[in-house]
Amino acid sequence: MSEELDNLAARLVDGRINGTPVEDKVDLPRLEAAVREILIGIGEDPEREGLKETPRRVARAYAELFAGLRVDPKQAVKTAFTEDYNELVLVRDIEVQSFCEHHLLPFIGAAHIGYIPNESGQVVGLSKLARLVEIYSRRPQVQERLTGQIADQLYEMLDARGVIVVVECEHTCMSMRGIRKPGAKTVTSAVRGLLQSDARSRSEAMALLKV
Ligand SMILES: Nc1nc2c(ncn2[C@@H]2O[C@H](COP(=O)(O)OP(=O)(O)OP(=O)(O)O)[C@@H](O)[C@H]2O)c(=O)[nH]1
Ligand SMILES: [Zn+2]
Repeated sequence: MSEELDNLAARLVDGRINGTPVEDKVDLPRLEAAVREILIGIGEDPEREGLKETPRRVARAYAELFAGLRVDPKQAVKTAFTEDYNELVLVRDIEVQSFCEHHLLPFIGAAHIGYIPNESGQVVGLSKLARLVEIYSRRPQVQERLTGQIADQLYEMLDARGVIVVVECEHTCMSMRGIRKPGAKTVTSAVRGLLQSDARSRSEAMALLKV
């Protein structure tokens, strides 16, 4: 089981969760029918050679891109352990690839995560922080909720003294369409516990995160 969990992030990327293809868990025929309708809706011919296989491909791509909906974050990060360490732990520049739930267009950037372990030094393998990002990103999202969900889950899971999560992303729904402002970065932060209540600890964490 732990070996399976060790490879969870990789499987999310290659379309498999816990040994089960992601496609098995979603309604592929329904997705395919919907993509066909979209093609007709934009004035395309879904029967033309280049588009024939597109509904099938897009359905599978969606199953993979939204695989986080079918993963329980508690399962993915349950291997916490104790260390004689009670100071800040920070991981910067964890890649974020998510989808805004308003337009289903990608927003892409980075997450920076920090936490202060509790008195018994409960810590988690560093890769688990990236897994949390992956699981919550691969869902229809808004950046604020993504940021808060990562923070809440980590805070609860580790019974941490404090948690800080900063996410900075470019939203393609703002760059490719609509207001069309490429380069604009949205920055969101969520702080919990000591990092919320104590301004000094928070500024120390912010300085180390360089955000
Ligand atoms: N707060 C927040 N807003 C987001 C996020 N992703 C997309 N949006 C915004 O969601 C809003 C949806 O606005 P609507 O007016 O309902 O939709 P719209 O007419 O397509 O909006 P425009 O993008 O302004 O053309 C837009 O302002 C988007 O920029 C996000 O993660 N957080
Ligand atoms: Zn959007």
